[in-house]
Amino acid sequence: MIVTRQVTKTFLNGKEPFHALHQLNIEIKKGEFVAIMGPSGAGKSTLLQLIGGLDLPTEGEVLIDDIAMHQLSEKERTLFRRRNVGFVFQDYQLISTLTVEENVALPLEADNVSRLEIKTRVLKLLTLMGLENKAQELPNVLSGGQQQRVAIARALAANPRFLLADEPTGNLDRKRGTEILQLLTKLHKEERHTIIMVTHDILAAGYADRIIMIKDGTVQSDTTREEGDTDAVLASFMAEYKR
Ligand SMILES: Nc1ncnc2c1ncn2[C@@H]1O[C@H](COP(=O)(O)OP(=O)(O)OP(=O)(O)O)[C@@H](O)[C@H]1O
Repeated sequence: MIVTRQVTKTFLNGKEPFHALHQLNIEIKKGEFVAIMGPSGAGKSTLLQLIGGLDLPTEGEVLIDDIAMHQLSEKERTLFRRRNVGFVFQDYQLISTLTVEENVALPLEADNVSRLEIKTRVLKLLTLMGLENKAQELPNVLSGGQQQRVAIARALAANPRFLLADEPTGNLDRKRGTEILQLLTKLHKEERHTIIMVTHDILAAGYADRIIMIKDGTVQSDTTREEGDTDAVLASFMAEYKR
């Protein structure tokens, strides 16, 4: 379970303190597929960075399975992140000089995993992504959607506790974006992965089971599919932030 307790993140803009997040409380259980939405500058990416242990709150705490991120040393936090958090970004962030297989293997290289184990795990993930025949290619010969699937495979390589995705479909056209969302849904439903996705896209958010709206650094609404009407939340988001 991921818990943020009264989390505030303050940046200094010049001399003025600015709260990107302000006393924000959320709880995300294992196995959930959550979309985080909100207007530009609402604090979504900042929240994802705190949840993923990339940064620490100025006040309050982030707990992951009862482990308080601020109580870990920098080194422990790096190790925790590597073993427990899978990150997916809008621009894939693959290493262009490494093959698809080598990119996916990266998170396993630093740990003491045998060559054979790495090879087996990478092939399993590439097969899950429908990319088993692309293992020896360099990323730039793949389509954007395929590159994002490599990035997802890499994010899952170390078998993390959860997957954090920041605008994973932001660079893709509708068709390829939909393929990625269907893949995330499959990972959630069949492989029971916990997924937290930041998105501006109401169609993307519609794939999640729960939608958390953030505005001015706090939670504006938090709706799950079972107990509330996520469609109404998306409709009001569209009405308010139509661009
Ligand atoms: N390192 C930083 N230094 C100063 N201000 C920052 C820093 N990081 C973020 N901010 C500010 O905090 C606010 C929230 O930023 P954040 O990137 O979390 O928003 P967001 O909701 O993800 O926006 P977008 O949808 O545009 O990506 C913004 O006003 C941003 O300018």
